[in-house]
Order: sequence, then structure tokens, then C-alpha cells
Amino acid sequence: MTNQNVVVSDASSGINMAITVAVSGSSLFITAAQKPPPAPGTYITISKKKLLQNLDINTGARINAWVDSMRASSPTNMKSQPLSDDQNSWTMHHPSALDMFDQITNASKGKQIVMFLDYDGTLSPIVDDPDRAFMSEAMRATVRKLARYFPTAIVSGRCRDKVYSFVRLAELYYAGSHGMDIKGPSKGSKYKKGAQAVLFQPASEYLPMIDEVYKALLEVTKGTPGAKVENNKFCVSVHFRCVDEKKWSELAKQVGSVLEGYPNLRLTQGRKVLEIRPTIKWDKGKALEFLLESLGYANCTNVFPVYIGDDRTDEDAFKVLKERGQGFGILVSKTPKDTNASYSLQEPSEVMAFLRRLVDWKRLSLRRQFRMRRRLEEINMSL
Ligand SMILES: O=P(O)(O)OC[C@H]1O[C@H](O[C@H]2O[C@H](CO)[C@@H](O)[C@H](O)[C@H]2O)[C@H](O)[C@@H](O)[C@@H]1O
Repeated sequence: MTNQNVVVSDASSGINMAITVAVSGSSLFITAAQKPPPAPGTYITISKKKLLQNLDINTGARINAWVDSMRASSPTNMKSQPLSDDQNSWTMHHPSALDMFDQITNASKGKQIVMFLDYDGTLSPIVDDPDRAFMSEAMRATVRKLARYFPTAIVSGRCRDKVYSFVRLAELYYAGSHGMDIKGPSKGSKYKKGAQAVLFQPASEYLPMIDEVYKALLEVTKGTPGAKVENNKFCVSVHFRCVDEKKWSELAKQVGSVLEGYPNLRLTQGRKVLEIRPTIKWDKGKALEFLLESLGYANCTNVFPVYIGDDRTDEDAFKVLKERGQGFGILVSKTPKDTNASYSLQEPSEVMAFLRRLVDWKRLSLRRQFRMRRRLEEINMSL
């Protein structure tokens, strides 16, 4: 096997990409992205089409697995059909958090509830255009009230600034880029003494690489109608929601052709989106643990974290809660999914109903506590 510098050229876009490939017989393995070499003229030039064909031979299995997974995560619209046995059993194991509200609040008694909320599909409904995934005013008002009573964090795959521009509540914690960009409230935490001011970016050295990959993905996918590449600062999303299913395989190959040059990046999947991120061991679960620690609840037994999310990437946080045996996860989904969450809610409107009930419950219990304290004071005075 020999290494060879190759310039991949695409006549339609005019893009040239310099990469190193290991050539073994008729097979081609891309090993690493290279800076453009000093002396031109020493390259073999092959077309992007040819490269993608060769990639197909060598990484076909991986690309096929991605496409299978893209299909599996996109169940056909289940219009009001009677529940199957599987669905019934799933609902029994992951009951509605609204139906189980009293059990949930009873379990939290004497503990500090800390709220973790995913954004897309949890606080805002899923829409075709990621730039227009707005949150309703009613949801914003609900989250604002929630944050008055409980420390609240938004944990999103999006870039932190973008998710902040949608939520626009300065009193919250924000963990953008799947937790790789964490920032506390601008005025500091009001909940616990010892809570630290937070700004944490564990993948900052990846910034130039992510930017480079974002640009390469923009170029390589621009001929695929409906594909959208989103720069999430420490990770990149390639959306296929508006791509014809017949083109999914082509899109996966395009993404694969770029990723092959970056062994320090990995691919995960969300809802009709391929997500490219650093291989560092950091995810929404780690972000949740980090935030609990920053809030001063690292080794506390009297903390009750609640994480609500709809996506595969939220599973990392559900798993952490399950393993800690603290609090619980709520999966937002209309269809049964393999999950580490304990409860379910069907859609953002149910999330809002659940958050409102939490606020009302907390208000009521604070009022009760206040009345009890007053009565005790009165009794003490009369003694
Ligand atoms: O962790 P999240 O806040 O759920 O972010 C995950 C991805 O969400 C966004 O994409 C999803 O929502 C879009 C708007 O509704 C939708 O068009 C897309 O199909 C969904 O995957 C966001 O655009 C991505 O960058 C996030 O990674």
C-alpha cells in the first residue's frame, strides 16, 4: 500500500480538495486531510464522481449503515391508527409525564429540581427550515416562569448564540453544540451559594477544523436539492429533511467523502440530520453533569434533575440520570423509541402543559410552606 497525494476536482463547482490516499491495488483509502503541498504538478487528479465511486467500494458498508439509520429514524407518518401491542407496552413502560405528574412531584419532595430542556422538537415544533424553528410566546413565558422556581438549562445541538436568539431568556444556562459550549446566566446563579460563573468550551481547538469541514460540506452538497448545512460552531449539521429519499445515499456519500479526511471527527444522527462533531468524550450527558457541578450539586443527594428531550443525542443525558439514580428523563415522542427516559410526552404542547403544572405545583407548595411558617410564628408568639 502506498500513500499518494490526490487533488479531488469537481468540474461543476470548480472545487479542488488536496487529500492523501493510500492506494492498494484498485482500492482507495482516504487517510488524512492535508494542507496544499508546496510544488504543484505532483498530483494525480481524479474527478469527484470517481472518488465517490471508489469510496463506495471501500466505505460502502458504512455509508449503507448511515442510510439505513437515516431511514430507520424517519418512521412514516403514523396517522391516528389504533395502538399496536408494541406501542401499548412501550406506553406502559414510558407513561405520560402528565399522567404521572403526582408520582413525579412526590419523588422530588425535599429535593431541588433542576430542569434541563432540549430545544428543537421539545420547546419548538419541528419545521422544515431550521432557521425558522421559533418558539411560541406562550412557551417562552412558561420557561421564564419555570426559571423563577428552578435552575433551568437549555441543552441543544445548535450553536449557543443561535439557540439563545430563539429562546431570549438571559436567566437560563445554555449548553450549545451538544454541550460543547456552556455558559451560565449573565447575572450569575441565584439558586445556590457556591455556584460558579460558567463558560466552558472543551472542544475549542477544533474550531478551525469545524469551520473547514463546514465549508467543504457546503461545497460537496450544493448540488443536492434540499440539503442544508448548518454551522453549529463546534459541530456541523447536514439536514436531509427536504432531500428526496432517493438522494439520501448520494448525500451520505458526499458527507462520507469529506469526513474520511478527518479521523478526529465523528458522525451522529438526529431527526433527519447528520451531525459531525469532534471525537472528544463529551456529549449532552457530560454537559448535564458539568452543569450540576457548576450549580453546586456535584455530590448532593438532594438534587432532582429532570431532562426533557426528543432526540437520539438526548439519550446520553437520559442515561446519565438513570445511572446516577437521580431525577429522570422524559422523551418527547409520538412513536415508541428505544430510550433510557422514564416518561414520555407527545409533543412540545404537552411539554408546555407539563412545565406549567410544575410551576403551579411549586407556587402552591411555596404558599403552603409560607402559611405554615406564619402559623408557627403566631403560635410561638402566643406562648
Ligand atoms: O439538540 P436540539 O436542540 O434538538 O438540536 C438538534 C438539531 O436541531 C435542529 O434540527 C432539527 O430541527 C429543525 C427545525 O425544526 C429540523 O428542520 C431538523 O430536521 C431537525 O433535525 C438544528 O437545526 C440542528 O442543527 C440541531 O443539531
